[in-house]
Amino acid sequence: MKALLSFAPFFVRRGGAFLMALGLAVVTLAAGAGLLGVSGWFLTGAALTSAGVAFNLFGPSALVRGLSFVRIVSRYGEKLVGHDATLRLLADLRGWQFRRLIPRVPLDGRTWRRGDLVSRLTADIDALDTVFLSALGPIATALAVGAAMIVVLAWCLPGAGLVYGLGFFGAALGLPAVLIVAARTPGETAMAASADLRMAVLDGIEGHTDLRALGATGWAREGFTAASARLQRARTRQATIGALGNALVQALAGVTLVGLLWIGLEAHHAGSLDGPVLVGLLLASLGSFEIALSIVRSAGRLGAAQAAARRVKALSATAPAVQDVANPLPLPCGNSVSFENVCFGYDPRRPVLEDLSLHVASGERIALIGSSGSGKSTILSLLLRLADTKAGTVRVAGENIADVAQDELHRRVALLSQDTPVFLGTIRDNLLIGKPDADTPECWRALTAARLDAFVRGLPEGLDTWLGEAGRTLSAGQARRLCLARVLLSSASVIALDEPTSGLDPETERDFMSDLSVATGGRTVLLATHAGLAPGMVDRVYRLEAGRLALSES
Ligand SMILES: Nc1ncnc2c1ncn2[C@@H]1O[C@H](COP(=O)(O)OP(=O)(O)OP(=O)(O)O)[C@@H](O)[C@H]1O
Repeated sequence: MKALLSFAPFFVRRGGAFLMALGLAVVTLAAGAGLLGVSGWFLTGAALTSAGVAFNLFGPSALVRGLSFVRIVSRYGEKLVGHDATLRLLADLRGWQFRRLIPRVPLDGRTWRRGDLVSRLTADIDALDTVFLSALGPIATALAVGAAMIVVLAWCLPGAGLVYGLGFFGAALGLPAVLIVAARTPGETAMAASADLRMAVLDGIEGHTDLRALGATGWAREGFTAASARLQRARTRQATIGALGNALVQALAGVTLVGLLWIGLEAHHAGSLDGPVLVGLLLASLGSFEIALSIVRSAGRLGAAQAAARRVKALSATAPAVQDVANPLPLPCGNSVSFENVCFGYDPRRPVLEDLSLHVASGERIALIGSSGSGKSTILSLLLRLADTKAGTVRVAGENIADVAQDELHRRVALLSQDTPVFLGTIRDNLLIGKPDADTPECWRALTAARLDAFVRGLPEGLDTWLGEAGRTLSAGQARRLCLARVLLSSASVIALDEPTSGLDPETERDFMSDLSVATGGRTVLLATHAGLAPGMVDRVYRLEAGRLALSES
């Protein structure tokens, strides 16, 4: 419940719409109960008229029509306003979650998986719609209508208010409270199994080709089937709890009705209550139990909503890998880069960089070489402040990057990482991510520098060619060059390139390397590479070994 309560400010922000939906729900339920009551009173009165008792038919018949019209209109309004407010609430939550996520990226890869993140941003937030639509709204409606019914019954039929109150609130509040506790575990299992299922599907789709080539589709299918079976079992338990709750509400309604009938008949025999009024009161009481049914139906899903709230909260509560200082300093002019006695390791027991120092003057190009896993990419990530050093300082233009706002640092330093993605959109869309106001000639210049211009010119729609999801219509090398063009287009004056030529054929790789100085146009460049470097391509080459850099001859 605590996790759900933490989202209360979002409900308060949409409070006006929720209150209106609540008011309309109360009117709908009151009109429904009133309709049944008046109909019972009317039909009984009409039957007694034919038995010779005087009864005014016109008033009740007009009331029946009026109430049924009110019920239709208020139900429509309630659904419209309630769903609209809920959808807006979910959109607010999603936007908030996304904004909280950005500074937390990259998340610790061992704890968070992509499918799980997608589940938390979609299915988990969707599950919170139950909270108002099926729980808070109906419970508040039940409180209002139940209290009104108790007053009416107590006034017309002493003793009946207590019987009705016990039966109605037992069905609308007591029973759901028990069901919520019973449904907690299956709700949690359902949310977790649904996230596992999503991960299994995403893994299966992404690795489809390799799984088929390795003959491992059976392994993927087993994972999917196991998650699916777990989800089905949890859903069945949720449905069973819901069905049991339904049956218990009907039983409580029946028992309450018998109690009211008992008290009512005694009053009727004593001559203190008319027959038509008694029937009307009985049917109105029965009609009010409709809301208890809808509360009980949602009680099974409230366990899932609680689990979803906890999952959403856990993601947003993760500590960001790095945080801006309270009063960031401006980044001075200049493009020099320095690492001063830097120590870093992802795991405290396994240092990657040890007392590493490096100075690159403004406009210099240096290359970092070293065996796979030696820490070249790590140096570039520290330059972008994707993680903080354990000791030592990284400076850009002489300023400690830990004292500078990350946004400002990222405008000055651009990175082409090993897994830079191609985004859904056109070639132009992908380029403009690097520089949103770039014009067409600038886009072409960046493509030329990345040696992708000839390919794009050959496409019928040129820069406006649609690339599909993750650039599926491009070869790996073309996708890499497009990402490179995006970085070259950016106005960053320090560029970190991590294996920029991976995916390129040897000839294109040689051409790219020899064009590096032109392509990067006098900017400061840190290049991590395994590719061969011709003399003069970079100002210096450093070899990374055992966490330290040494000037290399090659
Ligand atoms: N996110 C991470 N979490 C934990 N360990 C990591 C993470 N990223 C890298 N490492 C570890 O840090 C070490 C350095 O990795 P890094 O990617 O910097 O090496 P690299 O020299 O760039 O390798 P390559 O040439 O293969 O790209 C490796 O031992 C790697 O296993």
